Amino acid sequence: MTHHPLMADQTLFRDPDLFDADHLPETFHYRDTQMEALALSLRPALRGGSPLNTVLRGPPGTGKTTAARYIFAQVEETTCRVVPILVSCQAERTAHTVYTKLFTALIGHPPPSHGTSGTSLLAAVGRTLAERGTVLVVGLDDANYLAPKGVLNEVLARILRLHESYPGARTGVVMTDSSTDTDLSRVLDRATYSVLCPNEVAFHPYTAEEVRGILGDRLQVGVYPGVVPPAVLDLVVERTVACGDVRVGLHLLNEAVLHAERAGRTAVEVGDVEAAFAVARHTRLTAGVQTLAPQERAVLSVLAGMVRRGEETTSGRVYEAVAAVEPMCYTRFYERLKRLEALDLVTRRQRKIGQGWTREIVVREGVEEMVGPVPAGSSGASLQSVTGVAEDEKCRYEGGRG
Ligand SMILES: Nc1ncnc2c1ncn2[C@@H]1O[C@H](COP(=O)(O)OP(=O)(O)OP(=O)(O)O)[C@@H](O)[C@H]1O
Repeated sequence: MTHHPLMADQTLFRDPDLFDADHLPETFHYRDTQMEALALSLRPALRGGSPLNTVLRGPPGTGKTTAARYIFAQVEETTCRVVPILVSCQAERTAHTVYTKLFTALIGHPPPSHGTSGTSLLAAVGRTLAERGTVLVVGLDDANYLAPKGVLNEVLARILRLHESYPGARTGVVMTDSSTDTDLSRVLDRATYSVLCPNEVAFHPYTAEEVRGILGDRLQVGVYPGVVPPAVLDLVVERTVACGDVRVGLHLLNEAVLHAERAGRTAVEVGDVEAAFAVARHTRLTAGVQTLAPQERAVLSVLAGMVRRGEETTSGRVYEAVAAVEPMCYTRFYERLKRLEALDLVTRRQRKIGQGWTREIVVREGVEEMVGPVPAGSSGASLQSVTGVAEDEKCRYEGGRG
């Protein structure tokens, strides 16, 4: 391709939608083993039995959601006796909204907007399954988002025990979990865990060759030939592998092509990738920050401020600083912190102090710039006004068992 400046109405994209995060790719390579394991789990449902519950576990951007969407689409094509419903736990964060989603997808219309309890929503789901003789497979995408406050436990317990109140209602779950250290046997109570008894399917980060294959396939259909030269693709692959998330690579390509397009060039240069990388590497973190409730954001802002000032960030210290801005009991603070952790916006690191060890909270690189200063309206209340500190939870967090 010659390097003429682009006319104002020209574009380098054949199909820009291919770079959207929720685009279902035409081909899904490198995950045959995982797809076979998933198919094995769902096979009993195709014969009218209950599916085996399955957890797809691996770091972000390793194809877990895509695998679930592919297998669910195959099930839908194969039989109407099995109804797979995929629920985004980033979007549906309460048990009630999850049940509403199931009700709507199964029954075909939303429930009345007011006054329908979770119990009646599930009753309608259970009755419908029993009457139709269909098997429900609930996909809980990013299930780790429901772990705080016991929501995941409640949802799983009620879905998997539906047959007890509605004999003949068969259900199973496929969960995706990107927090590789979630121990379900601790997050769930013993009874729920024993009903779940999940098969685990591991999704490892893609190798450089696999990333190249995935991005290359997308480029072949998504942009015109020659727009992304091999040396530029090499750089994108290298950056993507370093982040471990294919989504970063797709975003990076999209931004780099747009950057070249805006500069009126017909091919992407290394400089376009460098400029785009500053944005693309934080794709996932930005999405996480956007889903925060104001109170969760406030905790993150306080924490980021402490990091900026080089202050000690053990959970006790952070709690004091947060409570000085917005009085809250430790339990509430702890829940918010767990949610920031579930979103991978913060992590905990062990540090030696004197003879002992302490755990400090670390803000992920790049998150600091995404949150502003502590919100206005600070009450300035002192710690003394805070009541209800749950010492046991504080110890759990400090001790790293939370
Ligand atoms: N094998 C693959 N072939 C083509 N595209 C892929 C493949 N694996 C992942 N992708 C693409 O990468 C992006 C991220 O994939 P996906 O959402 O499935 O990851 P995930 O493991 O579920 O991530 P998260 O844990 O963050 O939800 C999607 O846009 C998807 O299309």
